[in-house]
Amino acid sequence: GGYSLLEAFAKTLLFSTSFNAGLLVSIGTYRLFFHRCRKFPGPVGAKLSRFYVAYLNAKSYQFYKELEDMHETYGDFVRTGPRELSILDKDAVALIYGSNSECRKASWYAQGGNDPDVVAINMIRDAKTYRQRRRAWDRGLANKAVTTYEPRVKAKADVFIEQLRANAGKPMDVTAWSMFFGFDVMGDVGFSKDFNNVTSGIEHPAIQQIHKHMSIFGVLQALPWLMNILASIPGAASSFYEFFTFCAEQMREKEIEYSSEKNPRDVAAWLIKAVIEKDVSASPTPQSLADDSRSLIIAGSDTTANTLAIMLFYLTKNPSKLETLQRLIDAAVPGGPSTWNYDSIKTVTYIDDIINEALRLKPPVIHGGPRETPAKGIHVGDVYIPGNTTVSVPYLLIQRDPRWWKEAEDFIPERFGERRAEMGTDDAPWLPFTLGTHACAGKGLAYMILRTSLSLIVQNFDVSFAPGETGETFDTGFLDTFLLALPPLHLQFSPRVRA
Ligand code: HEM
Repeated sequence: GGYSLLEAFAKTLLFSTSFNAGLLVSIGTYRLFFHRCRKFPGPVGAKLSRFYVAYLNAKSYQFYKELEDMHETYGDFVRTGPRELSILDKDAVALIYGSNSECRKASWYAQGGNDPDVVAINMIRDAKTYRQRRRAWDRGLANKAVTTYEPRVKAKADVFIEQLRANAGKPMDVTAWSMFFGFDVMGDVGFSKDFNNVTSGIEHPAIQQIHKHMSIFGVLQALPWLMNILASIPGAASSFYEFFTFCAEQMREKEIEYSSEKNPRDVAAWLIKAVIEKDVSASPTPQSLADDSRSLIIAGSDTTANTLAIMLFYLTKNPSKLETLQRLIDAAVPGGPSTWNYDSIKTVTYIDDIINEALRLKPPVIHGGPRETPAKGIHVGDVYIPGNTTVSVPYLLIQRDPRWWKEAEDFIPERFGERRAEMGTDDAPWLPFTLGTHACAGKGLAYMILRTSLSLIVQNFDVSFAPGETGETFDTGFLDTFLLALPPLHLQFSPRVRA
């Protein structure tokens, strides 16, 4: 147009800025005043963009507290993004997560890509492909398979007990040690390998790395599209590289060893068996199999390890509950630690009550996975949620809601046992493993690991807070990285003196 270079640059800048400003104002105006979710209350920032939630995540890494404030201010239905709602209503639970739910996994699950042939089981959004792939997992985690894992979990717990005995009377960071134990168990049950964390007392470097960088995930999970872009830029996920490589190697080594394995000994072998036999449930590509190995390690270990630490925290804080548990275990196994056996331990239902109450107060998966409503929308009571809206229920908040949970903030395992009717437990929302089609594949294994480890620890030791430890930071300072990230907790273990 005959402009000088500088003039051309200035004009281009002016036009592009005007265009983009106009576009942003138009998008903002639409989201605030015309969007199908406009009637739902929420912070203006959240209505305009999900960057607002990413900012809240980054502020303290405790988004659950921000969300609690939002629900207090705006009510049970809060707009947490242009088309996202957080719903704190008991009726929403089955509608969103139940077996007959018409909602499907939201775009949040496409953060690593939307191709079911390259992602792990938990990220598959297509219902048919998901159901097929899930069958291989269900075989490896079925009751029959879990029974074969029992002696190996006991052996790992014994090593843990030896370490507690060697450090008796000294402060031990139970958050770290439970994590060592959790990873070692998944090394064995998952891959028949020794990850060697409990014996060495040191977290495996690959796992250390994933824990160090979980906070990045905590922030970015608000922006799945950005995660998706980053995942496809070489080097952008380098902080996770060591962990990814470690997991992929475990699976590759298993594949090499597999030919001699007639009856799968571990979960990975079950997954590989499906691949070798070209079963419909097989992980379709080496990439999806490597991703499955990550799910196996993280989903199986972080969750159980955290639950073990949480149970020990609540039992230390409530010594009368610890005494009850010890008394019941002593009665079930009168011969003492040398006669410990899982069949007797399973009869102590109080252990399950403790597990369930710990999972209620601090669910390892803090928020329900995001789901997308069907095109016709759904009704939660009288409230109409429009179609293609991303909805989720915050597990931590709904499981502590005093409208459904009596003495909601207190640790009362009996509400899952003898006080069940009185406390109204059956009508209260409790879904730490989520519900329906996408419910946790490893629930049975989780209970076995937790029953075994907790019963052995309290059968052998009395537990108390270490000097200077109050448990306060552990109780209120945990972080939200979708999975719960616990602060250190220093406890002391003293060998029990048996009469
Ligand atoms: C206390 C322990 C555990 C808790 C609270 C727990 C909780 C959950 C939750 C809430 C989900 C659904 C996540 C979502 O909505 O995206 C899930 C999925 C899953 N969990 Fe667990 N889990 C536990 C232990 C385990 C164990 C021991 C394993 C064994 C490998 C395991 C394997 C899985 C797998 C494979 C999935 C993905 C299932 C799918 O999408 O089909 N979990 N778990």
